[in-house]
Amino acid sequence: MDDAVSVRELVVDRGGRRVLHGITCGVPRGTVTGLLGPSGSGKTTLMRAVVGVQTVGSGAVDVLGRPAGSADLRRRVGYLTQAPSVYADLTVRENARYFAVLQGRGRAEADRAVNDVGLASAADQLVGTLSGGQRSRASLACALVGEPELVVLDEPTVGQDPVLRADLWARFHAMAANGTTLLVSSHVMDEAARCDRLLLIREGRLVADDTPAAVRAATGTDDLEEAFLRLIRDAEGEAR
Ligand SMILES: Nc1ncnc2c1ncn2[C@@H]1O[C@H](COP(=O)(O)OP(=O)(O)OP(=O)(O)O)[C@@H](O)[C@H]1O
Repeated sequence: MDDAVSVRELVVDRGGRRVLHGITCGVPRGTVTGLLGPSGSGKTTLMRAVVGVQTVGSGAVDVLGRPAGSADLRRRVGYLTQAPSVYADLTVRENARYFAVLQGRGRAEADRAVNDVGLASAADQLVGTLSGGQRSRASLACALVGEPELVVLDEPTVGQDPVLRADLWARFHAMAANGTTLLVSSHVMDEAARCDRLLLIREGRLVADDTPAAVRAATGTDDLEEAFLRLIRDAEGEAR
């Protein structure tokens, strides 16, 4: 399958400590690929390397056929960081319109992005007065407004209620069906089942790169949380 993201032997040190230990993986085009792992396992660091803002020790990351961070990828890659990156003193709509202009888009696209994240009724509210979950969705609207080919989302569903979470995952799959590639991190294992493919990471090492069905089959359990634990035990057994 054609990969939108190709990571080879990626090594990253942060704060004098190795946090990614030679990761090799791919993100196929037009899929929702989940990046799952415990807190501190290296998910954000890997995403930062994909969007080209992380200094890497060695290895290579190619994105849409170009080295990660290339100037011409700027409008082709959308990135949602964990901390909402929107202006508190602008309304949701004003934020979306501002980011739309930066991406060469117009008002219609901005309003659509706001609707798509379920914020139509709060469109004219100042971001500074939103709840945490709403603010995070406002930030998501701004990451999606340019309709990038690759969307990298760091824990986009944290703080959302179950109905909104389901809506957002449906939205991600609709985008993938239109050819967008999505790399979505989560440390909630029940979200793993919603992904087309899974990258399971632990302590900076890849534990699995497969479909949820293949992960279940390989570990002999339908429960992806239990499957993850079994993969970790197997990996630790091999390391001994
Ligand atoms: N700026 C930094 N300086 C030093 N170490 C860092 C820095 N940022 C992250 N780290 C360390 O790198 C490791 C991986 O962090 P990372 O943020 O990639 O994990 P994560 O899987 O995204 O975690 P979470 O799910 O909690 O967001 C952690 O041990 C973390 O303490």
